[in-house]
Amino acid sequence: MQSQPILRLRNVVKKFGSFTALHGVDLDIEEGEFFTIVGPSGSGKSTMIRLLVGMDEVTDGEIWLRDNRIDQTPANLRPTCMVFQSLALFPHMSVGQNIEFPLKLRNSPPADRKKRALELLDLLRLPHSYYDKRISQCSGGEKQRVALARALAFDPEILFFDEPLSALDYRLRKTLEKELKSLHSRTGKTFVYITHSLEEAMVMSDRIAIMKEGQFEQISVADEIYGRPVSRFVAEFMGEVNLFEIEGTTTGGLHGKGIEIHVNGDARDFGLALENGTTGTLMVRPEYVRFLTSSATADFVVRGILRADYALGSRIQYEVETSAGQILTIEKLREDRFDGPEGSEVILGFDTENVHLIRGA
Ligand SMILES: Nc1ncnc2c1ncn2[C@@H]1O[C@H](COP(=O)(O)OP(=O)(O)OP(=O)(O)O)[C@@H](O)[C@H]1O
Repeated sequence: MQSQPILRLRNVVKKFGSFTALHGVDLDIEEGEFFTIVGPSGSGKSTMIRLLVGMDEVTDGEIWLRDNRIDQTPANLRPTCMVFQSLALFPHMSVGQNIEFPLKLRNSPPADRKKRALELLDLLRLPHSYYDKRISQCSGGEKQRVALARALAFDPEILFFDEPLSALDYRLRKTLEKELKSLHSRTGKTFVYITHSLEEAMVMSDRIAIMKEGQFEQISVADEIYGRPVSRFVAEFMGEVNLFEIEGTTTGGLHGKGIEIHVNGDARDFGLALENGTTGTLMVRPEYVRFLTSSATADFVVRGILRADYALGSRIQYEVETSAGQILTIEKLREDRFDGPEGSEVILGFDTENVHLIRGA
């Protein structure tokens, strides 16, 4: 990755009448990066991507592609390309004609066009025999690959993706996620991707931006967002999580309802300090919670009743109601499964290295 960003947004605002959809967004995307924007419905993802590709105009702020300001440049003059969810392929044309379409627009000679189309079929791992196949004869996954090949035929500076896999079934989506990741590394292009799906974002992206109400709540690598979310919103958005409201005590320790805290020494030694009387949210992901036998110890202990278990394939998920009435989620690999029946009294434990403190949330 190079140091100068390929794409820069400065204080980008988008209003629809009196409603503000984007509230002064700043963003740098690096050359060659796979950057994903995730957020709930209505958070502003599509609005953002429409501004980036030039389908809509900013109300205020600047968008830069390297050294060129592009926010006033019409979509057809921007050296970027978008892959739509709906694909927008020409159904009556062949696969080859679809892929060659951008090259035809540029008046490239027929032999060159065909050569490039066949290279792109190779890149997308489609057989050369598909060149003459009708789009209507292709499966959903094949159409998706043709759409990608056509997008790459534009040779864009950046490829934008607006939920391209959301209409596909689970297996195909999983396959294409991996193919997109591999395509990204083979082409070296900058990919900007939007999705509802956290899993999709985690599998493919170099960095993820979490969007909430027209602003970025956190932008970081997947591990950081998963393990060290800046807010309760990000913690809850990034998968199953257990959260405990806690507060700092006069002795530098921590106190919380329904949770026994046995952090040896000062909580400050573990980066868990809260000023006396201030509150925070202690987070532990379900895979880090252990079922304890009565003699075992842990830095944090919670007592409760096993309410339910669900088989998730390789893992089992448990729901435990704590003495404070909170429902916790625990996940164990099958070989580490807890064997008691529903209604069993259980003791749960987890340790300082697996918790994260969200301050002021
Ligand atoms: N043309 C428009 N006129 C008025 N309001 C709009 C317009 N386009 C979007 N909005 C509003 O802006 C907000 C952001 O919409 P946007 O489509 O960007 O969200 P999103 O995160 O892409 O949602 P989804 O995941 O459901 O596609 C929403 O509240 C939406 O109602």
